[in-house]
Amino acid sequence: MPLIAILPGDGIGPEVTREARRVLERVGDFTFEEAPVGGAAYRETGHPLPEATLALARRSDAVLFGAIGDPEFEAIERSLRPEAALLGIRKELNLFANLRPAKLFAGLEDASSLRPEIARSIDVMIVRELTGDVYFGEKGHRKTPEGLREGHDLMRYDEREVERIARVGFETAMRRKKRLCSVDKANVLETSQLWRDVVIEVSADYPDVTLSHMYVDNAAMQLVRDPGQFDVIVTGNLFGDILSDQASMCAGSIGMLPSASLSGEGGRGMYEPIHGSAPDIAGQGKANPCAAILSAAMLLRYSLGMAAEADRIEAAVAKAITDGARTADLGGSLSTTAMAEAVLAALA
Ligand SMILES: NC(=O)C1=CN([C@@H]2O[C@H](COP(=O)(O)OP(=O)(O)OC[C@H]3O[C@@H](n4cnc5c(N)ncnc54)[C@H](O)[C@@H]3O)[C@@H](O)[C@H]2O)C=CC1
Ligand SMILES: CC(C)CC(=O)C(=O)O
Ligand SMILES: [Mg+2]
Repeated sequence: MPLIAILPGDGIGPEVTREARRVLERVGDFTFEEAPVGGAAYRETGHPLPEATLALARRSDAVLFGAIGDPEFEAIERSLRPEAALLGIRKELNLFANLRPAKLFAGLEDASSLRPEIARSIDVMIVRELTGDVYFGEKGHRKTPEGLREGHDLMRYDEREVERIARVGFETAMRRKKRLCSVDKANVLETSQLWRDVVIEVSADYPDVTLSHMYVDNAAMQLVRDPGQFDVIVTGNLFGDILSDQASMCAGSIGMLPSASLSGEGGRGMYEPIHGSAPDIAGQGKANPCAAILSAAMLLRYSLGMAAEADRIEAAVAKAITDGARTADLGGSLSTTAMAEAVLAALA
């Protein structure tokens, strides 16, 4: 029986993974093991990513991750903060490819920040590099010669890192509408110039894919002007992080966007909503569980080869929404559990 590791984390993480687990239990037979991560793990063990949690992630068939982050730990040493656990697990498992689909579910036009006719056009897969860039470069604080405090974070990619994520971008485009837009800031950044050069080199292996390039500032604008122009976006860690949160509001809510983080080694993967621990609503039963439920569907599709069950879950979320189920972020009043129950009821 497949082993699914559940790492609930902090804030709304446990609230949404609980509901995603119920949906998984309905569609198949799995063994689940849970382990603490983030602030919850720090409280229990003194470290945000305990060895036992990492070991569970390694030996499981797939990981379902909630969210980490807790204002209580914002001032402690960075390597012990909840966020270090998430970056650490991505790096340790070599999960360099983060797939973030943003699509509007019919009925959510009113929840989108865009006009309905524009909102309806969004159907983009953001392929975000996840183990490099400025998040993992050398960082620190120092004093300038004039004695001023200075912070620095090194943005860097090597050509192998760019090539492998570019290939994921092209392969993803081959399975969709064969349009890939590489987003960078090559007019200013050397890191981006290398990115663009390597993406162009890799494109020679994918003559059927139409490749375009866009600067990230323009991409942010185009995402709200005409999101339908995008099929697949491939971009670095920082730009992908920001653009995917933005895309979520084109599609109705950050509570709707799932993700898959893949290593390309067998079926290994970690699945998580794109949102964080949402301290402002944590513990109130208000969180939308759909992003976590849809992440569970991606887990079935990408790690367990259960595409039919993944389709069933996605169809159930779509039906629950067309039947009118809405949490507060979507303009409704259902609790986290009631929303999940609407999805369970819609499961064929
Ligand atoms: N993957 C992860 O675990 C991530 C962790 N974080 C961490 O989470 C903490 C909070 O960060 P924020 O910037 O506030 O981002 P956030 O994504 O946690 O919340 C942003 C806003 O979206 C709302 N929201 C998020 N998920 C929702 C859901 N499922 N249903 C309804 N509303 C939802 C929140 O209530 C909040 O108003 C920080 O400690 C941050 O470092 C942030 C992003 C991702
Ligand atoms: C700790 C952050 C890098 C998490 C985040 O914002 C994300 O992965 O979307
Ligand atoms: Mg983010």
